[in-house]
Formats: sequence, C-alpha cells, structure tokens
Amino acid sequence: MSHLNTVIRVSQLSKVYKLYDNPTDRLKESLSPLRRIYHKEFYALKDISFSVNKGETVGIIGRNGSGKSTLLKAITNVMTPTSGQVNVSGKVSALLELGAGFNPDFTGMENIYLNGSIMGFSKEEMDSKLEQILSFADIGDFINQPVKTYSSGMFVRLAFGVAINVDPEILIVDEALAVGDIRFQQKCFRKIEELQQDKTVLFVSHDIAAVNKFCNRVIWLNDGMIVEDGEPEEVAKRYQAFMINSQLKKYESMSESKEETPVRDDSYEQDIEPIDPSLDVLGDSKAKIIGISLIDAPSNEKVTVVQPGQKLKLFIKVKYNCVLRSPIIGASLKDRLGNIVTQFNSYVLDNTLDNVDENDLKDYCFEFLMPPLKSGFYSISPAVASGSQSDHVQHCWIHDALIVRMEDGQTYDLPGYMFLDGLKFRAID
Ligand SMILES: Nc1ncnc2c1ncn2[C@@H]1O[C@H](COP(=O)(O)OP(=O)(O)OP(=O)(O)O)[C@@H](O)[C@H]1O
Repeated sequence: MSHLNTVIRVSQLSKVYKLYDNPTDRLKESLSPLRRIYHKEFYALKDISFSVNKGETVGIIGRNGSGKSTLLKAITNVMTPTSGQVNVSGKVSALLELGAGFNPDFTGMENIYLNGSIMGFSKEEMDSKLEQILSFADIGDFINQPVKTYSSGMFVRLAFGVAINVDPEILIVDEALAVGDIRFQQKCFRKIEELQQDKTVLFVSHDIAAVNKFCNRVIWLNDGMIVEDGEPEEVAKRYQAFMINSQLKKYESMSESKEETPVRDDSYEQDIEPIDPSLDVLGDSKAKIIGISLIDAPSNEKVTVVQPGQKLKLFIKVKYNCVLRSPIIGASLKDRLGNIVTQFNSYVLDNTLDNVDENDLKDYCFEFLMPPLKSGFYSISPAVASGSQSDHVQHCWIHDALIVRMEDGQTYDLPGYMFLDGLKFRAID
C-alpha cells in the first residue's frame, strides 16, 4: 500500500450475484448448449472505492440489504469479489456472522483455540490470552460444552470475547451482533472504545446515534454504492432524511403557501422567533414550522440561557399547507455532539390533535422543567408529522432551530449528560 497510514484500501470493488427465478434455471443454464442465460445479475456492491487510515473508527451505515455485510465479508476475505480489489494490512479480528470461525461441535474452549489458530496464534500465545477471554465471556462452565448447545447470547459473549482479546490491529464489528443484556452491551462498547484509542475499527450499525458516538467518519451505503463518506453528524442528517423518504433541504427552499404568513402573534405575550432560512430541514412541506420560541414560564421572557429545574415553555408555530389528519408536534433536545438527550411529542403525551385545514395557522406549547444537564450548548429541533408514533409521515423537521446554553453552576468536569438532582454525599461511620 502506497500511503504509510492506509490499512484498508478498497478499489472499484463489485460483487455480483446471479439470481434465478427458480432453482431449475441454474441447471438449465449450465446445460444449455447455446449458452442461454437464465439469470439476472444483481449488484450487492457496485464499484466501491475508499481507504481507511490507521487509527480511524469508521461507521458503515445503510438500510437493510444495502451491502454492508457484503462489504465487510470482502474486507475480511470471507467472500470473493466479482471485480476490484481489497488490500488490508494488519491483523484483522471480525465479528460478522454468528458462527463464522466457530465449529458448533467443539466446546467453547476448543473454539477459542481454533479461532486463535485461524488468527495465526500459537497454543502458548492463546494460553496467555485465555483468562481475559474467559473473564470477558463470563459463561461459566458452559465453556466446556459444545457451542451448539449455547444460547445466542452466550455464543455472542464468547465470540466477542475472542474477537477483542486477540490483539487485533483492525477490529470489525457488526453491531447487530452485540446482542445480550445491557451490561454485556456496555462492556462491549467500553472495550471497543478502549481499542479505538490505537486500533482501526470498522463498525456496522443501523443506529445513527451509536455511529455518532463512536465514529470519526461514516460511510453510507445504498444499493451497493457509497452515497456519502464523511463527518458523522453531517452524513447522519441526510441519512435520517433518506430513511423517512425525504430530502434534506434548506429552510428557505421549503414551499410557501400563497399568502405571506405572519411570524408575530399577539395572542400571547411574546414574539415567536422566525426560523433562520439557512437551517437544514426535512419533510414533505405539507406543514411548515414558521416560528419557535423558548420562554421562561414565570416571567414570560424569551431565554437562550437556561438553568437546571427552570420551568420553560417551548412554543412552536405551524402553518399547514394542506388538510392533515392527526398532526403530531414534537421536538428533540441534542447535545453539541448530536447525541439525543431527550425527545418528546404530542402523540406520546396522549394529546390527539384535531385535524387541520389548508392555511390553518396553529400555535402549540410544551411545558417542562429543564433537566439537570451539564453546562454547555444544546440544540432544539422541532418537528411536525402526522399519523402515529409507529407509522407517521414527517412534514417539517428543522435541525437545530434553537440553541440554548445550559448554565448549571457546576465546576466539575466528569463525563455524562447530566448530574443528579439533589446529589449529596457522606461517609457512614
Ligand atoms: N448469496 C447471496 N445471493 C444472492 N444475493 C445475496 C447473497 N448475499 C447477499 N445478497 C444480497 O445482497 C444485498 C446486500 O446484502 P448485505 O447482507 O450485504 O446487506 P446489509 O446491508 O448487510 O443488510 P442488513 O442490514 O439487513 O444486514 C441484499 O440485497 C442481499 O439480498
């Protein structure tokens, strides 16, 4: 590999599967004297190129069937590509498919050594890693039972235990496999975080929040092709829009209704702030949020700096551009890294809203106490949808419409979103 730091290079990689309408077509094709073609070609990967540098943690996202597993299988050499090349330098440890590299008839212990030898470790080297693997897997006496008797949770514990304790230079993890209870998941994530300090990690996930948290880069695949390769927060916004069949656009480009809509409303005391036209929005524009405001409840003053426990009102003004049934109003509060601190909406509050007509202008208000979040900047993204929580259409979702600064008076700098309300400490004699 030419670049010193490049540990994975994928060049013009394609994987084509032959699809037959029925099983006999395969036979007919192989026997056809005139070499008649009975199959259709399906590109699971199409002309993929990218490289990964040492130390990067790259998230691979994409909806079901987009080619994520196929790509990882090509990188780990489990699958032969139809064309193109994959070059990998460094010891790869992968957790891709349940069962890959494991023999179900062997005991857990035997499988640890089998995996080790596949990775190129001697028995003595694996002896020295055994304790760590066993303590990570924590499956007790089951380690001496054949793997085929394991529950899937136990199996993943063992597979993960091996994958992350064999000193990989490149760790490849399909997050879908990080099943098991929350403690085990947290343990896996902690270990991945530890490894990512000096290793290269490829992390496949459907969960954009997890990708945002772990990765410094994300590759978004769709229909076997790279849609975007870039900074997680930016890619996440467009991926999110794509997943709800919308396009991320600028607020200013949203369709306007015929009449100019007022952004000032005298029906309550304060001005509703108009939306910054440069903000990113998604949705089908059947409704448009035309104003938002965060108000200190007792004083009715607009606020941009808030304190824990402060009683606040969030006003959202919506202009409807057509008749809509069961609108839902909601918002999310995110930290500066894009982690969602909380989301709320009228639907989960059992607040069924009346149907609306075209050109209706409605004001909505959420009231809440500001949670004891840590100091720093947070953003509020309001949204209008319609339908139900499980099946809804997004009409207008404005990313980061309001920015607030949290002042908590706390000086300590410890990880975590928030501090505990009423936190006290004492030693007990
Ligand atoms: N052996 C195969 N024969 C035919 N098609 C296949 C084969 N393996 C995978 N595919 C197809 O290739 C496409 C990509 O599959 P892949 O498993 O890589 O997707 P994915 O992004 O990992 O999906 P998921 O998120 O559901 O795991 C899918 O449409 C899948 O049906």
